[in-house]
Amino acid sequence: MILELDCGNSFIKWRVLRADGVTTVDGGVVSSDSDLLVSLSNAEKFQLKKCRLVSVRTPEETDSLVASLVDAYGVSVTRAMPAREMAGVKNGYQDYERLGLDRWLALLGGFHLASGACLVLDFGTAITADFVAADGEHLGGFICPGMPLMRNQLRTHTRRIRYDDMAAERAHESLAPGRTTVEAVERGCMLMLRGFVLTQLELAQQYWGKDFVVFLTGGDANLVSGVVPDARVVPDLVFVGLAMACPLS
Ligand SMILES: Nc1ncnc2c1ncn2[C@@H]1O[C@H](COP(=O)(O)OP(=O)(O)O)[C@@H](O)[C@H]1O
Ligand SMILES: CC(C)(COP(=O)(O)O)[C@@H](O)C(=O)NCCC(=O)O
Ligand SMILES: [K+]
Repeated sequence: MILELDCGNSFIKWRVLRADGVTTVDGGVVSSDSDLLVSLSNAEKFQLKKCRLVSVRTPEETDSLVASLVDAYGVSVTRAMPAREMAGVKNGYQDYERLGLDRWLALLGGFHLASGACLVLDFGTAITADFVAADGEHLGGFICPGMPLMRNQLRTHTRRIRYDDMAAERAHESLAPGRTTVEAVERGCMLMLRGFVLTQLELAQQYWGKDFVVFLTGGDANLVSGVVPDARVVPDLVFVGLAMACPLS
């Protein structure tokens, strides 16, 4: 079977596919290399042969994870690499190697699924937007802090903003002006997130009219799915691109 990994800044998303590369057998989200090894510890039953991965971590961190996987399972590991052009998509960065590999794979996957112009919005540690035109030209994108970063910056850099996760969850019952600190902060950050999304939609409409597909992916995609009812929520969009960038054998 095949192990697939998407190593983000906060979490490692993993899944195991049958050798056909189509059927998912198991998967999950873990916060460290050691938790991944624990999750895979019953992996004997998976009989892992191959692994493909994408990482936006440092080369040292990724090398260390790869070494543990080779050591534990003897898998052969293929890593997604930067490319100027792939599957009809042209990387839009001045320096193509600088575009985050998770963004690159998500937009490869998006363009493939849309068969046309698309806007890919990824809600992870950072929030990213990427624009791909119908001819496969990647126009570039935007990066801003994700929800956990926004709230943690306020909690860290102010003296009177302090609240716990339970209170934060309750604050999201509505988007009315907050009457407590937790409501004011949580709803304020949520409105920034929604405002960002709506601005991206406006820009895509300016470029392409109605002729484009919006993809939402990343751990916090559900926070905004209500603002873009026509969007396609594809939690495994990075894996769609990973399969394209790292085909089997
Ligand atoms: N099962 C889960 N485990 C961890 N985080 C989750 C899970 N489901 C949703 N999330 C949310 O996803 C966010 C992280 O998104 P993710 O796309 O994994 O980020 P990254 O790729 O930067 O590591 C977290 O801030 C959290 O709010
Ligand atoms: C923008 C990102 C931090 C997003 O990472 P994530 O939130 O998925 O962990 C990552 O794609 C990255 O490190 N990119 C390199 C910089 C760039 O894309 O311009
Ligand atoms: K990500």
